[in-house]
Amino acid sequence: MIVEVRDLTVRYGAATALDGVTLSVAAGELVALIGPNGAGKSTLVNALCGIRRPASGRIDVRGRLALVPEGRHLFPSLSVDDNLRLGAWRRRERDTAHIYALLPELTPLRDRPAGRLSGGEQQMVALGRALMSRPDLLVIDEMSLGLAPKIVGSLVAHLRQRNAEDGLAVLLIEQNARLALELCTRAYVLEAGRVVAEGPAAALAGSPEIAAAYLGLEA
Ligand SMILES: Nc1ncnc2c1ncn2[C@@H]1O[C@H](COP(=O)(O)OP(=O)(O)OP(=O)(O)O)[C@@H](O)[C@H]1O
Repeated sequence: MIVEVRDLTVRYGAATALDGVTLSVAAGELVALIGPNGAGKSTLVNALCGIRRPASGRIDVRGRLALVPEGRHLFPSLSVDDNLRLGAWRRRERDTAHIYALLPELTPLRDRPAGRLSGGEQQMVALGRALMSRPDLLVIDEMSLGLAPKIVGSLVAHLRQRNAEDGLAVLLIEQNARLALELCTRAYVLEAGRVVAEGPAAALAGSPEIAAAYLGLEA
């Protein structure tokens, strides 16, 4: 396992945001985490990244984890190339050439300020920045939010390719359950801080309750 979360409880004061959550991601696995607003998805991301301390439970991370955060958080006045470099400042990696090889769409944009790019282009930069640290696992928070289907399609194609060629594992946190269940092989459904369903993505997509709640289909 790259990430193993066991019985994780996170509180904000008296409010319990995560209540005994257990989940894992194995090497090379594509795992989705879906759930409505307020379910605790961002809290889980923050706990995984060490930003939020658990009240109880365990988080074991074996391997390198990189985050593609919700809202992208690029430096708007810095160039694409400088934003990429910030993805590996800890490793002092200066060479961005491998990212342009992986994401050729970024090549013509390399000297442009990130703030001048479209939302889709910015998301591609955020993906490239995360790949700079040569992670074993990408945690991707709300990648598709507000983006056109075409750009979401190319982001997904890149993730599939990295998974197939490099064994990159992904934990995809998505409001767009249809997208998440299509890309991933396994999924967890989080509601009100608890895992209420888990299993193969195809089985969850085929469940009438999940389809009704998350895919907009009749139960
Ligand atoms: N800083 C905070 N202080 C108090 N309560 C918080 C804080 N952040 C989140 N919460 C509460 O914790 C619960 C989980 O919130 P969280 O943001 O993790 O959910 P989410 O699934 O990521 O939702 P969204 O999709 O809207 O971001 C919610 O009830 C929320 O109101």
